[in-house]
Amino acid sequence: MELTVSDLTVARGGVPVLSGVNFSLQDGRALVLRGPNGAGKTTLLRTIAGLQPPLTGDIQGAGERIAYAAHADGLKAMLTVTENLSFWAQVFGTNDISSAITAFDLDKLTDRLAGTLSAGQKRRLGLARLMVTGRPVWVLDEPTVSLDAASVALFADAVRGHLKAGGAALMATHIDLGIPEADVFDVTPYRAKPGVAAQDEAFL
Ligand SMILES: Nc1ncnc2c1ncn2[C@@H]1O[C@H](COP(=O)(O)OP(=O)(O)OP(=O)(O)O)[C@@H](O)[C@H]1O
Repeated sequence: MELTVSDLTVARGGVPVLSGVNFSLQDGRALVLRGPNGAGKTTLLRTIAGLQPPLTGDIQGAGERIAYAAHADGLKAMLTVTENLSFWAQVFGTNDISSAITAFDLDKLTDRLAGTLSAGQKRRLGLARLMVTGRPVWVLDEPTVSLDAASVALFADAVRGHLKAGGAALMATHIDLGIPEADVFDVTPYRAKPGVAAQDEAFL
């Protein structure tokens, strides 16, 4: 199965941000979204993840197949690393958290409260959560922010393992993810032209 986006228009605050977006992402492949700040990458990812409806167009192969990791890591500060991952394993009906702990080098931090982790450690835990979901399509917004070089390499390995296992990854980033085999989709040409309504708003 592949993720297919057809003639999609996505909006923030009711104003179209990107329109006419078409692409597909095959199982086993990674696709990197590029474009300047404010271009609409986050809005596109949130729409594909089902957190907001598209204005127009169609998304196939998303829904329950998607695990989404946003800017905010979505961790429970008062639970330990192990408890956070066990919580997500329960939510998604999976039971292996040990490979995620090892993949993101969290072995020495398992008993620490998530709230006490450093920014990069929190990010590693947020990414480890993806492995625990067991979902095939990872949708990632700036996944390597706060990560040092060693952790970026761990992330790239985790994505490669996921692709090898038949998964897919859709990622927005400004920085190199260490995954040169990923395809690139630049959203810049799809920036929506402001319509009459939007222009009126702008002049208020
Ligand atoms: N509530 C809102 N109402 C109107 N416009 C908004 C609202 N929230 C965000 N925007 C605008 O929507 C546009 C798209 O934002 P989005 O976060 O999708 O961009 P991005 O490509 O992810 O940017 P970055 O690279 O900076 O993360 C931006 O111009 C932003 O200012």
